[in-house]
Amino acid sequence: MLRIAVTGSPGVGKSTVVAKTAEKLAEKPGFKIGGIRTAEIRKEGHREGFSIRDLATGKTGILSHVKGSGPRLGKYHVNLDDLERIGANAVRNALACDLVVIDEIGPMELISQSFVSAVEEVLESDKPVLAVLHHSSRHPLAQRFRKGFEVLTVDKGNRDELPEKITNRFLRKLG
Ligand SMILES: Nc1ncnc2c1ncn2[C@@H]1O[C@H](COP(=O)(O)OP(=O)(O)OP(=O)(O)O)[C@@H](O)[C@H]1O
Repeated sequence: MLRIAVTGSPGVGKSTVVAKTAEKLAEKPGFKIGGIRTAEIRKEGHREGFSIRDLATGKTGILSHVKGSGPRLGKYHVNLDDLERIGANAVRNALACDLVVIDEIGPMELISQSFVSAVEEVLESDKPVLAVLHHSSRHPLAQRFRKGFEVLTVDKGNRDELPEKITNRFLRKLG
């Protein structure tokens, strides 16, 4: 069972590697990708928060925002409603897909016990996983990712070639 986690410095291109890999794998007929993707919400050049998207359905919500009422992490309030309604659900439903993509396992996602349980279910399954691992997380779940996964560090020298390399690894494994 192939499980790959990409890590690396902030902004180096981890999400891009995962997104390009998922795009390439999605070209394979019948290949279903589930899981989540997070992205910045920017307004007038400033980051106001993060969105969260279900990769299988396209459903998108707000993971965190400077304006909000949920638990605070730095200047952002984590939106537990969308994290659970969209995020945890997407991860659970990904159990029916060929590949589970989790971008990313970071401190915001780890605030929700429901999200953590969904990820644990995936870890206990036999599903292939491609994840982005926040470089600094000391949460036990993040530790499990370091143990059970092949961890690849993205840098400027390898970020252009990694998507193809990772795609080929999954294709070889999944036939
Ligand atoms: N291979 C690449 N070549 C040129 N620019 C890139 C490449 N990969 C990513 N970038 C640019 O770098 C920026 C950060 O990319 P990305 O969001 O993938 O990084 P990240 O490591 O996931 O960031 P974070 O640490 O915030 O999660 C983006 O603006 C993206 O367009």
